[in-house]
Amino acid sequence: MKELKHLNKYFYKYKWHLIGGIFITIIARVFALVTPRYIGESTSAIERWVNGEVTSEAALRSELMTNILIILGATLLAGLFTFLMRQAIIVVSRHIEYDLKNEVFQKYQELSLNFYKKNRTGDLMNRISEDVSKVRMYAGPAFMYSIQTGILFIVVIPYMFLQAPELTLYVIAPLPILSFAIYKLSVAINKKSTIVQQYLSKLNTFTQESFSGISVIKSYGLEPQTGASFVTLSNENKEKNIDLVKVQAFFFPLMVLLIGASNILVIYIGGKKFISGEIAELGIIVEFLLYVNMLTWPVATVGWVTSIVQQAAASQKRINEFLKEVPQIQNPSTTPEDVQGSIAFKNVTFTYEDTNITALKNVGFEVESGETLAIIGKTGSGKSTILELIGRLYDVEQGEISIDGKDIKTMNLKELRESIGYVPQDAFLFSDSIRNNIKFGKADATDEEIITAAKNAAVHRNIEGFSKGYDTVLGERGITLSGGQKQRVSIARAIVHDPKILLFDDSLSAVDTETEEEILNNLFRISKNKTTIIVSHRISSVKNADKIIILEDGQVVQRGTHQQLLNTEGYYRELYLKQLSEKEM
Ligand SMILES: Nc1ncnc2c1ncn2[C@@H]1O[C@H](COP(=O)(O)OP(=O)(O)OP(=O)(O)O)[C@@H](O)[C@H]1O
Repeated sequence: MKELKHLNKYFYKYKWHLIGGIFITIIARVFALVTPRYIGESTSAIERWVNGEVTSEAALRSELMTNILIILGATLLAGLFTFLMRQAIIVVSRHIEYDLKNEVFQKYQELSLNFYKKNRTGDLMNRISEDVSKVRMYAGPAFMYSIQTGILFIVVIPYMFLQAPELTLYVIAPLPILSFAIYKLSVAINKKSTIVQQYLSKLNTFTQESFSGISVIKSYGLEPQTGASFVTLSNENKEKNIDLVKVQAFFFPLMVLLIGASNILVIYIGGKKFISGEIAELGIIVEFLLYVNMLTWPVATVGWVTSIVQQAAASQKRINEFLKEVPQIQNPSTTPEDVQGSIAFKNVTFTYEDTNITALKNVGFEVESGETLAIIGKTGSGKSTILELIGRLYDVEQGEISIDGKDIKTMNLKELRESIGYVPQDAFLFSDSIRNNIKFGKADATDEEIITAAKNAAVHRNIEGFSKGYDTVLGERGITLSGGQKQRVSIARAIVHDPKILLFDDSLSAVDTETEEEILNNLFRISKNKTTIIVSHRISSVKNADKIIILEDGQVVQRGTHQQLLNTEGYYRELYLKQLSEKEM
């Protein structure tokens, strides 16, 4: 339960709304109490008329009319205040839900890449949606019904005791049973709902994957197998839903049964007391019947609320686990950095925590500001790792990476990353327009800057070829770009950012050699005062670099310029000759 303390800061934030809500709830309950009282009195008035105690029909009519108007007025006011109560308390719970979602999302963004490795996307999504919704149930409905029930008990039960103490005891005796039964039932319902949710998310993941991989399914003719798997999953889902419905079906019958039992008790005990003269007026029995009905739902909600609170505590515990996570990569400074861009690796060794693969072993090199370094090597040799370490997506384990002679671990992280334009191996584009995808590199980029960047990335002509040009929407509901087009839009994004350091991770692999040449020439022109690191498998991409290093199994095995490396026996020369012969073929 202590997990829910996390929400206290939000309750404090919205304290005035909540205090107002409690106050309104009291008023709403007080008005709701008027109805049983006046119905009871009206019954007694009719009883007096029937017994001949009152003989004036006009007096009876006027009394009943007055009572009806009072009941009508009080009911309307009770309705109005109940509406305001919901407005106050439920609206606060929506604000808390919004704040909590933002808090969690903010945390997600702060956390380092290793956190995303350790946790599955589904889990991250669930905590920010499902779990936050369950916590909202505690901050909203559970809070509201608890106050409502509390107030009703404080006001109604003493009043009932005053009217007929013994009858009150008999009438409220079954209520704790009702509350306990509803609690047990709610726990069972929640358990079953969680299972239904799990099966539903399995089904959703399967469906989503089938849509994403539809081209593979179709080209391999896998429709029958996929269809059969779907039927199995959806069958399981149906079974779990039926299980849930069976338990849910008990809810209202149980309520009706217990309300009925309480009503019978009022009529039986009340009737006996009326006959024996302990209760003077029939109206009291009618009034009690109404109170019992009025109390039953709030009493049932005690059980319901208890199970909601338990669920919310479990959900908040899961949320807190993430909120307490400390980002592995810390920002040590907030002072502005004047990054010039010279980069040095000194004896850098790095092992990926999750796989325990040592991707870099004792790597050392230097690139001066404005220079171009090319990294070449077999797949899995550690090239991408070098680029990721420069932007501190991970921290080195041994050795040091410095920029302008300063250990990057001591630099302002935000400014370090802002000084880098990184084009990852898998160009990732958002489901948005091409313009906005490029603008992601610079939020306030003008159209002219965007077009220049696209021209330098040799993708402007392609974009103009689309009927909506730069407004063409990409992704699920938009068009799909070719691999090469994606890479070039991604390059344009890095260029428009105009950083001091440009990192290209095999970013030209999907473009033809002619376009590659065009882009490299443009890059050469615009990156005169920038440090550029190009990772590639192609000699054509790296031959003009100031320095080239060859990686093998995480180690630098050769280094030099294109000419120097050609004159040395080794991987570079072999690759050159191989690619040359392929070109000539
Ligand atoms: N995020 C990661 N988590 C765990 N291990 C990783 C991760 N990324 C890479 N590795 C491992 O580290 C080693 C180096 O990978 P890296 O991606 O740096 O190689 P690369 O030279 O860029 O390969 P490629 O040319 O195929 O892109 C590989 O053995 C790889 O399996």
